[in-house]
Amino acid sequence: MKKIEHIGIAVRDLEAANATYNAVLGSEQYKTETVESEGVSTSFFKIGESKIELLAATNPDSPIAKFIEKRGEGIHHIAFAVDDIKAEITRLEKEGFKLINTEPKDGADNKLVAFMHPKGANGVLVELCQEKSPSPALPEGEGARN
Ligand SMILES: CC[C@@H](C(=O)O)C(=O)SCCNC(=O)CCNC(=O)[C@H](O)C(C)(C)COP(=O)(O)OP(=O)(O)OC[C@H]1O[C@@H](n2cnc3c(N)ncnc32)[C@H](O)[C@@H]1OP(=O)(O)O
Ligand SMILES: [Co+2]
Repeated sequence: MKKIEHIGIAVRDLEAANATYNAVLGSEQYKTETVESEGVSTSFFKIGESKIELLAATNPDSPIAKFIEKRGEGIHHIAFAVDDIKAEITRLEKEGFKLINTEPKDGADNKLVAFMHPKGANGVLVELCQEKSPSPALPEGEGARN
Protein backbone atom coordinates (compact mmCIF):
# COMPACT_ATOMS: atom_id res chain seq x y z
CA MET A 1 0.00 0.00 0.00
CA LYS A 2 1.40 3.35 -1.04
CA LYS A 3 -0.17 6.16 0.95
CA ILE A 4 -3.40 7.36 2.53
CA GLU A 5 -5.46 8.18 -0.57
CA HIS A 6 -8.31 9.75 1.40
CA ILE A 7 -10.11 9.88 4.71
CA GLY A 8 -13.88 9.55 4.39
CA ILE A 9 -16.04 11.65 6.72
CA ALA A 10 -19.76 10.96 7.08
CA VAL A 11 -21.82 14.17 7.12
CA ARG A 12 -25.51 14.97 7.32
CA ASP A 13 -25.51 18.03 5.06
CA LEU A 14 -22.91 18.09 2.28
CA GLU A 15 -23.22 21.81 1.50
CA ALA A 16 -22.84 22.82 5.13
CA ALA A 17 -19.87 20.45 5.55
CA ASN A 18 -18.28 21.85 2.36
CA ALA A 19 -18.39 25.32 3.91
CA THR A 20 -16.91 23.99 7.18
CA TYR A 21 -14.00 22.17 5.50
CA ASN A 22 -13.44 25.06 3.12
CA ALA A 23 -12.82 27.19 6.22
CA VAL A 24 -10.79 24.49 8.05
CA LEU A 25 -8.48 23.64 5.13
CA GLY A 26 -8.38 27.08 3.53
CA SER A 27 -9.23 25.60 0.13
CA GLU A 28 -12.34 24.69 -1.80
CA GLN A 29 -13.50 21.23 -2.80
CA TYR A 30 -12.11 20.38 -6.24
CA LYS A 31 -14.87 17.97 -7.11
CA THR A 32 -18.36 16.81 -6.14
CA GLU A 33 -19.69 13.51 -7.38
CA THR A 34 -22.66 11.28 -6.67
CA VAL A 35 -22.03 7.52 -6.68
CA GLU A 36 -25.56 6.14 -6.66
CA SER A 37 -24.34 2.50 -6.48
CA GLU A 38 -22.91 3.37 -3.01
CA GLY A 39 -25.79 5.66 -2.00
CA VAL A 40 -23.50 8.66 -1.50
CA SER A 41 -22.84 12.19 -2.65
CA THR A 42 -19.23 13.15 -2.15
CA SER A 43 -16.95 16.13 -2.29
CA PHE A 44 -13.16 16.04 -2.33
CA PHE A 45 -10.57 18.39 -0.84
CA LYS A 46 -6.83 18.07 -1.53
CA ILE A 47 -4.59 18.05 1.52
CA GLY A 48 -0.95 17.51 0.53
CA GLU A 49 -0.71 14.12 -1.19
CA SER A 50 -3.96 12.94 0.35
CA LYS A 51 -7.61 13.96 0.25
CA ILE A 52 -10.60 14.45 2.48
CA GLU A 53 -13.78 12.86 1.11
CA LEU A 54 -17.01 14.19 2.60
CA LEU A 55 -19.88 11.72 2.23
CA ALA A 56 -23.61 12.38 2.57
CA ALA A 57 -26.29 9.71 2.13
CA THR A 58 -28.52 9.82 -0.94
CA ASN A 59 -31.08 7.38 0.50
CA PRO A 60 -32.06 5.93 3.90
CA ASP A 61 -30.40 2.54 3.13
CA SER A 62 -27.04 4.13 2.35
CA PRO A 63 -24.11 2.94 4.51
CA ILE A 64 -23.65 6.61 5.44
CA ALA A 65 -27.27 6.97 6.65
CA LYS A 66 -26.88 3.82 8.79
CA PHE A 67 -23.50 4.96 10.13
CA ILE A 68 -24.80 8.41 11.15
CA GLU A 69 -27.91 6.90 12.74
CA LYS A 70 -25.75 4.58 14.90
CA ARG A 71 -22.65 6.68 15.54
CA GLY A 72 -23.33 10.26 14.44
CA GLU A 73 -21.19 12.23 12.00
CA GLY A 74 -17.44 11.55 11.91
CA ILE A 75 -14.63 9.57 10.34
CA HIS A 76 -16.19 6.74 8.34
CA HIS A 77 -13.23 5.10 6.57
CA ILE A 78 -9.57 5.32 5.63
CA ALA A 79 -8.64 4.65 2.03
CA PHE A 80 -5.20 3.37 0.99
CA ALA A 81 -3.85 3.80 -2.53
CA VAL A 82 -2.71 0.57 -4.18
CA ASP A 83 -1.19 -0.14 -7.59
CA ASP A 84 -2.92 -3.48 -8.16
CA ILE A 85 -6.20 -3.82 -6.28
CA LYS A 86 -6.82 -7.45 -7.30
CA ALA A 87 -3.38 -8.48 -6.04
CA GLU A 88 -4.01 -6.62 -2.74
CA ILE A 89 -7.40 -8.33 -2.31
CA THR A 90 -5.75 -11.73 -2.85
CA ARG A 91 -2.90 -10.87 -0.45
CA LEU A 92 -5.29 -9.68 2.29
CA GLU A 93 -7.52 -12.74 1.92
CA LYS A 94 -4.45 -14.98 2.27
CA GLU A 95 -3.63 -13.06 5.47
CA GLY A 96 -7.10 -14.04 6.72
CA PHE A 97 -8.88 -10.68 6.38
CA LYS A 98 -12.54 -10.45 5.35
CA LEU A 99 -13.16 -8.33 2.28
CA ILE A 100 -16.67 -6.92 1.88
CA ASN A 101 -16.33 -7.01 -1.91
CA THR A 102 -13.78 -9.32 -3.49
CA GLU A 103 -14.38 -7.89 -6.97
CA PRO A 104 -13.25 -4.26 -7.33
CA LYS A 105 -16.12 -1.87 -8.00
CA ASP A 106 -16.43 1.68 -9.29
CA GLY A 107 -15.77 4.37 -6.70
CA ALA A 108 -15.60 8.14 -6.95
CA ASP A 109 -12.81 10.23 -8.50
CA ASN A 110 -11.90 7.70 -11.21
CA LYS A 111 -11.06 4.85 -8.82
CA LEU A 112 -11.69 1.13 -8.45
CA VAL A 113 -12.42 0.34 -4.82
CA ALA A 114 -12.79 -2.56 -2.37
CA PHE A 115 -13.61 -2.54 1.34
CA MET A 116 -12.30 -4.54 4.31
CA HIS A 117 -14.76 -5.17 7.13
CA PRO A 118 -14.19 -2.94 10.20
CA LYS A 119 -14.53 -5.94 12.53
CA GLY A 120 -11.25 -7.32 11.14
CA ALA A 121 -9.36 -4.03 11.27
CA ASN A 122 -9.74 -2.83 14.87
CA GLY A 123 -13.05 -1.10 14.20
CA VAL A 124 -11.87 0.82 11.12
CA LEU A 125 -13.50 0.45 7.71
CA VAL A 126 -10.58 0.21 5.24
CA GLU A 127 -10.96 1.07 1.56
CA LEU A 128 -8.48 0.05 -1.13
CA CYS A 129 -8.27 2.43 -4.08
CA GLN A 130 -6.68 1.93 -7.47
CA GLU A 131 -6.57 4.67 -10.09
CA LYS A 132 -8.51 3.52 -13.17
CA SER A 133 -6.30 3.35 -16.23
CA PRO A 134 -7.14 5.98 -18.84
CA SER A 135 -9.04 4.67 -21.88
CA PRO A 136 -6.62 3.77 -24.66
CA ALA A 137 -6.19 6.58 -27.21
CA LEU A 138 -7.96 5.97 -30.51
CA PRO A 139 -5.73 5.71 -33.58
CA GLU A 140 -5.55 9.02 -35.45
CA GLY A 141 -8.67 9.69 -37.51
CA GLU A 142 -10.85 7.17 -35.62
CA GLY A 143 -13.66 8.51 -33.51
CA ALA A 144 -13.95 11.76 -35.49
CA ARG A 145 -17.38 12.41 -36.96
CA ASN A 146 -16.40 14.52 -39.96
C1 LIG B 1 -17.88 7.11 -3.12
C2 LIG B 1 -17.41 5.74 -3.33
C3 LIG B 1 -16.30 5.27 -2.41
C4 LIG B 1 -15.02 6.04 -2.74
O1 LIG B 1 -14.72 6.09 -3.94
O2 LIG B 1 -14.31 6.56 -1.88
C5 LIG B 1 -16.67 5.36 -0.95
O3 LIG B 1 -16.00 5.80 -0.09
S1 LIG B 1 -18.23 4.68 -0.63
C6 LIG B 1 -18.45 4.76 1.11
C7 LIG B 1 -19.74 4.13 1.42
N1 LIG B 1 -19.72 2.71 1.12
C8 LIG B 1 -19.38 1.79 2.05
O4 LIG B 1 -19.18 2.10 3.24
C9 LIG B 1 -19.30 0.36 1.55
C10 LIG B 1 -18.70 -0.55 2.58
N2 LIG B 1 -19.51 -0.60 3.79
C11 LIG B 1 -20.36 -1.62 4.05
O5 LIG B 1 -20.45 -2.58 3.29
C12 LIG B 1 -21.21 -1.52 5.30
O6 LIG B 1 -21.36 -0.18 5.69
C13 LIG B 1 -20.58 -2.34 6.50
C14 LIG B 1 -19.23 -1.78 6.94
C15 LIG B 1 -20.47 -3.84 6.12
C16 LIG B 1 -21.57 -2.22 7.67
O7 LIG B 1 -22.81 -2.57 7.17
P1 LIG B 1 -23.94 -3.27 8.07
O8 LIG B 1 -23.39 -4.49 8.72
O9 LIG B 1 -25.20 -3.39 7.29
O10 LIG B 1 -24.16 -2.07 9.06
P2 LIG B 1 -24.49 -2.03 10.56
O11 LIG B 1 -24.95 -0.65 10.78
O12 LIG B 1 -25.40 -3.16 10.95
O13 LIG B 1 -23.06 -2.22 11.25
C17 LIG B 1 -22.56 -3.45 11.72
C18 LIG B 1 -21.43 -3.12 12.69
O14 LIG B 1 -20.36 -2.46 11.98
C19 LIG B 1 -20.15 -1.14 12.54
N3 LIG B 1 -19.81 -0.22 11.45
C20 LIG B 1 -20.59 0.09 10.41
N4 LIG B 1 -19.95 0.97 9.61
C21 LIG B 1 -18.75 1.20 10.19
C22 LIG B 1 -17.66 2.02 9.85
N5 LIG B 1 -17.68 2.80 8.75
N6 LIG B 1 -16.58 2.04 10.65
C23 LIG B 1 -16.53 1.27 11.78
N7 LIG B 1 -17.56 0.45 12.15
C24 LIG B 1 -18.65 0.44 11.37
C25 LIG B 1 -21.47 -0.79 13.19
O15 LIG B 1 -21.32 0.19 14.16
C26 LIG B 1 -21.88 -2.14 13.77
O16 LIG B 1 -21.13 -2.40 14.91
P3 LIG B 1 -21.79 -3.07 16.19
O17 LIG B 1 -22.96 -2.19 16.53
O18 LIG B 1 -20.70 -3.07 17.20
O19 LIG B 1 -22.19 -4.44 15.75
CO1 LIG C 1 -13.96 6.55 0.12
